[in-house]
Amino acid sequence: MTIQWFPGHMAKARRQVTEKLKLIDIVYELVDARIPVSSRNPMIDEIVSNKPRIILLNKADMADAKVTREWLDYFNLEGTTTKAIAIDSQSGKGLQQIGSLSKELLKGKFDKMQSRGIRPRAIRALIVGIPNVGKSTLINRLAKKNIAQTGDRPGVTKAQQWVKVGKELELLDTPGILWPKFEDQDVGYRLATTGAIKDTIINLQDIAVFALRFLSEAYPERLKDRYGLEEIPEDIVDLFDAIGSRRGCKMSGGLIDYDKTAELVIREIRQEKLGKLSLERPETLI
Ligand SMILES: Nc1nc2c(ncn2[C@@H]2O[C@H](COP(=O)(O)OP(=O)(O)OP(=O)(O)O)[C@@H](O)[C@H]2O)c(=O)[nH]1
Repeated sequence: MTIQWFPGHMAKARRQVTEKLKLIDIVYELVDARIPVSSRNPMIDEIVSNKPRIILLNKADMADAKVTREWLDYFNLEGTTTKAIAIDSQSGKGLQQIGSLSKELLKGKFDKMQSRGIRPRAIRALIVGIPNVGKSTLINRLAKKNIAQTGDRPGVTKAQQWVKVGKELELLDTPGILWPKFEDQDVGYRLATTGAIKDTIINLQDIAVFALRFLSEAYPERLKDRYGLEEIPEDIVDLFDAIGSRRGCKMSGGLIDYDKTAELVIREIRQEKLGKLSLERPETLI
């Protein structure tokens, strides 16, 4: 499997985000709660190092709640201006924490501005994240009916539009797109399993092999329950055979259709038929 990481992509994304950083007080880094590390841009720490940041573990409704709590502990280290919260942008769950946490992180800066006689203004934020992580859903959810363009900022050559969220928060309406980096094969597979990258990029059978091996280790009972298996065969081909045969994924002549089996498994994972899954946990990083 070769997935090319194009340096040109990275350089462009980096330039665009760096440009926008000048306009804002805080960064909301959106990641997928099921794969909080694989869905991050590995250079993000360096790119936004000088801004307070909230890591938003989005799609938490699809992740394993216990593992999400582990991630929150992992990211929420004392004494830093990077914090994390779990949200579900589709339903709006958890979003109310964003404003209050932003205020907390920016209290020092805004107090200072006030003491210098600068009029209080709304907090300005930029949402960054890899494609498909939920940036538009979050902006729409936060803006509700309050979508309003507040006009250009002086000194900014290119018109930047702002989306109002209540009186105290403004979002830059063009989120920063930071591509994931998947030189590491497993990162690519995790992104593919959750549907974050197009199915045409990695062979579906390869994704299913990865996903089934992962499930066998991390969620064996769910795998057994879903496909009516007494035991999980060690050999991956035997596992495909068992699932394919149970679910009627066969070619004419009765042989197991591995493409169909792979497609079924991946679809069912994405549809949460195997429950809420987290594909990586903090301890596996160490
Ligand atoms: N279950 C669930 N689905 C979500 C959530 N947030 C977003 N989605 C879904 O994820 C998909 C991608 O969301 P978008 O908002 O289009 O993602 P984006 O980051 O703007 O994507 P690009 O425009 O490709 O950069 C959509 O199908 C959303 O409905 C969430 O919190 N939970």
